[in-house]
Amino acid sequence: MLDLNVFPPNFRWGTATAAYQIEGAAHEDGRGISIWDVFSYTPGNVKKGDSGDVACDHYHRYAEDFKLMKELGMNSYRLSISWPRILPKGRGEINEKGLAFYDRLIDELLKNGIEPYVTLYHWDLPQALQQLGGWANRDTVDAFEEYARIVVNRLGDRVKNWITHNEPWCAAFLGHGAGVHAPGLKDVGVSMQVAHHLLLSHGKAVRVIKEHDSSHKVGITLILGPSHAASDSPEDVAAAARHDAFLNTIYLDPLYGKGYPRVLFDHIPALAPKVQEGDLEIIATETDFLGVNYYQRSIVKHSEQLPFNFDGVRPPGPEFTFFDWEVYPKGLYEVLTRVHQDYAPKEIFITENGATFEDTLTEDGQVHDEQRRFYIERHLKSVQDAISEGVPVNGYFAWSFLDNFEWAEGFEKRFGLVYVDYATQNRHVKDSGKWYSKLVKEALGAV
Ligand SMILES: N=[N+]=NCCCCNC(=O)[C@@H]1[C@H]2[C@H](O)[C@@H](O)[C@H](O)[C@@H](CO)[C@@H]12
Repeated sequence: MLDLNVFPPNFRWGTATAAYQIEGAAHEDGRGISIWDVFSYTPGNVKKGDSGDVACDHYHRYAEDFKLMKELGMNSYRLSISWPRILPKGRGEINEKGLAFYDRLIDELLKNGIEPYVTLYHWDLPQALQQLGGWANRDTVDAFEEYARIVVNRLGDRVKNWITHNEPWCAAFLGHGAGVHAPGLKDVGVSMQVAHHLLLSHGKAVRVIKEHDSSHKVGITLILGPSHAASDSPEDVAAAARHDAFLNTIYLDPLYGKGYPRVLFDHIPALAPKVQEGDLEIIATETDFLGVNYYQRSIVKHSEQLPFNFDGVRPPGPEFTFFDWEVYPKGLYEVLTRVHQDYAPKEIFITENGATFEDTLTEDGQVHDEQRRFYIERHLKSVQDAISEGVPVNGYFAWSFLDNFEWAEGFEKRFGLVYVDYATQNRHVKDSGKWYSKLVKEALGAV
């Protein structure tokens, strides 16, 4: 199925994680409280009352984790920095122990010959900033710019690849519209203003990074997926167009200088974000790559449901993950060709792709996860097909290296190529991880 010669010789093969999901040590070495600590500690928000207090204990086990990563043959790794570890109050006093931790982390990665791709924000806003309004408060844009400058100045001699934000759609809508992620607000209008502030802070951070060293590569990671109309009725087609704007072009359009999609905001004018003079120009600051996270497509029909007048329709499957997400590899091809055609990023990285299935650790420490292996193989085939058509995809980061804290699902949902036995913190490479390792070694050996 896969022809590794199609992938460019300098292709980045790796995995992705996020600080709050794997580090643990939530109250160690001066780390401040994040909105996800508060959200997790609030009863009812996270399954089984789980939190990131310990997670994979990566804060203490990163050396063994990177040794394993090297043994598996990967040449890249996407991680995120915990803002509250660096600035416990979000701004002002810097926590040297937090910076020292990431010094050690990056040094250990480089010692193992693994290229770091660093995400500045993967949802763990310092709670002190939330108490001042969080991302709904435009001041947080300046706080993020200050945070970015501190991190880039400290790590920028060793980190050359930066991702400003992870999935602003989740941070904005799941966190402020649906209320199912931190900080747990349910106000669609606020979520749209948050989306604007996240994008604005992205543009500011791009400029900080380029001022530090113009040779550094910087981009943003978006969750993207096709929005298919449930029927060819004009109502359903229009609903799917609104959903495409709601999930995809609300971010893609302003990032690539097209402003906000009218198909959405003509429908909900009262919910449009307040945009100040110059904001759109900052948001559209040139970047070096687009990070694409892909998991599934959406099927959309017209609905009387406000404010968007669209609703989801259960996809036909027949395959679904443990999250009940349809397995639809073709959607990644559709996303990549559409992004290439409509926005033409210089480079694209698949910064997340993976699946959760019910994993069982056998007596002899094995996890036979053929479903996950087959999922990844088919999605890599979609990447291969896009590359064959000239789409400049230069890396694939499987989500995730380790099983980890899966937000509101807690530890029940496992995405790792490596199984984590949380009772012992022992790591066990799953069959999918062994397969991916063999593939990566062949691809890199094939260089
Ligand atoms: N319509 N619609 N679709 C979007 C629905 C959101 C899908 N979830 C994600 O993208 C999150 C992303 C996150 O970066 C990571 O931190 C999470 O662990 C993974 C797995 O959940 C994925």
